[in-house]
Amino acid sequence: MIRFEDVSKTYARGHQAALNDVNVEIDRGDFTFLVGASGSGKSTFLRLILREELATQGQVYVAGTSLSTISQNGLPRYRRSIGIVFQDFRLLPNKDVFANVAFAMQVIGRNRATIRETVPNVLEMVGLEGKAKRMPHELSGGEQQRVAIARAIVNKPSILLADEPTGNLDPATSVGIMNIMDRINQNGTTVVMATHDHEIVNSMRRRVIELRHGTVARDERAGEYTSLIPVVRPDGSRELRAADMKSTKPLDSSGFIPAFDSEGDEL
Ligand SMILES: Nc1ncnc2c1ncn2[C@@H]1O[C@H](COP(=O)(O)OP(=O)(O)OP(=O)(O)O)[C@@H](O)[C@H]1O
Repeated sequence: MIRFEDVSKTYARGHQAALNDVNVEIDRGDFTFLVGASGSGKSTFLRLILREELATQGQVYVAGTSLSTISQNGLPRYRRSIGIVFQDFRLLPNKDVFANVAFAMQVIGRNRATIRETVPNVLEMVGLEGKAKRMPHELSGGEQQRVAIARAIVNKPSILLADEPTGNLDPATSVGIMNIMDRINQNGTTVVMATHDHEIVNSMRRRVIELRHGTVARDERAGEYTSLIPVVRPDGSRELRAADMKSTKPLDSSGFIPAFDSEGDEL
């Protein structure tokens, strides 16, 4: 569904690459978390999929099409196949909930009857039934994010991108948002979500791609926020420990021996 082939992205000549030789394939229907320190390239990864930016080197393919071949005229049509949700919601402040969602349908020319029928269904799906007439400032952060999600999916995109969608929300509200994202994914939408939220990544156990300085440092099915590496206990048995243990001395005070060599390969 989404394929990065030898992709590098440098924003300005002489600057360090934001992405550096990334090769990744995301299948249709996958739910993928993008994790990594601030500045590691997560938003850049999403912007390339949205074709807000072009790769400096390599190719990004979405549904078999190289994004570098899409003309300016073809861009709006391409972007219709993608929904996007941001940390800061980005609702239209002077429009009510219904109008915020309806707007996404109006701009692609859907007729009023279809809009009147579709918007209430999508609002119900995100748990906002009865709130159609509220203005954004009359909603909680979690409710505003639900509106943003409704707007992102109302045109049935095949891909949903989310850049820190729970970044402004408390843990309980975040769980509600993730339940919605999960349901959207179960209905067949491919989801790629950049996040710093340990708890969500660890509780959902989906694919985790970790970026470090613009390169893919880890790519795990059913992964955790922090990578786990094998260590050998003093009795010879093995267990998995968080990656910050990688700096563990050959025999540290806890008596654990790292089960990898100096190159980081498992022994
Ligand atoms: N428009 C831009 N112009 C120049 N450099 C940029 C631009 N956008 C991002 N960068 C640089 O590219 C690198 C990757 O940034 P990016 O926003 O992709 O990281 P991120 O992992 O999403 O970070 P965060 O978690 O803080 O959102 C950083 O060094 C950043 O300074």
